[in-house]
Amino acid sequence: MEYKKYIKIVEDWPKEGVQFKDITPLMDNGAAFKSAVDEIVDFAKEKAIDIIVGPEARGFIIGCPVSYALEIGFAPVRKEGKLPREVIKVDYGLEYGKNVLTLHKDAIKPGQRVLITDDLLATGGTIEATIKLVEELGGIVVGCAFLIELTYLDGRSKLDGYDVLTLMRY
Ligand SMILES: O=P(O)(O)OC[C@H]1O[C@H](OP(=O)(O)OP(=O)(O)O)[C@H](O)[C@@H]1O
Ligand SMILES: Nc1ncnc2[nH]cnc12
Repeated sequence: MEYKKYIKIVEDWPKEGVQFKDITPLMDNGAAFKSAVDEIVDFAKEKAIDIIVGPEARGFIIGCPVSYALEIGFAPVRKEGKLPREVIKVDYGLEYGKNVLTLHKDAIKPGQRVLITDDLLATGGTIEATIKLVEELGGIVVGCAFLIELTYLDGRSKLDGYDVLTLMRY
């Protein structure tokens, strides 16, 4: 499917110089959203995945329907101060800021096969931080799936050796 017609580009948001890719029109369209989720489900099916991990907030939008379709669990990576029990943490940078991500210490069991989902790969800061959290708990990252890749920010360079699926590239 040609997904790009469902992505709205917003200039200079949330900061001057950023060309924001808004995925909400794709989410608004049931057929397009289902097709995108189905492509990620197909990618995941070959990998014997135990659990999906996705970073707040848009990683949840993509990861949860995939986990539902595969009948496996979903573990949320959240910004600092949101998860109620013991967490591990990592600092990271992204296209328009800096932050801390956290994951519950018992979210992943050692040896579990993990698919990480997010809406968009930009600088790769968020995915790099998410991979660190999963690997610190002994998880094996067997794939990373995104709707969109911003090739001009070269997030792929942080994903050497990982199996990466992206449905749209800008
Ligand atoms: O590759 P990077 O440079 O790290 O950028 C990509 C990340 O930025 C966005 O999330 P954001 O932190 O804006 O949070 P949100 O999903 O809560 O809007 C997007 O959903 C990715 O997670
Ligand atoms: N340009 C962009 N558009 C949408 N989400 C993003 N996250 C990081 N950079 C982004």
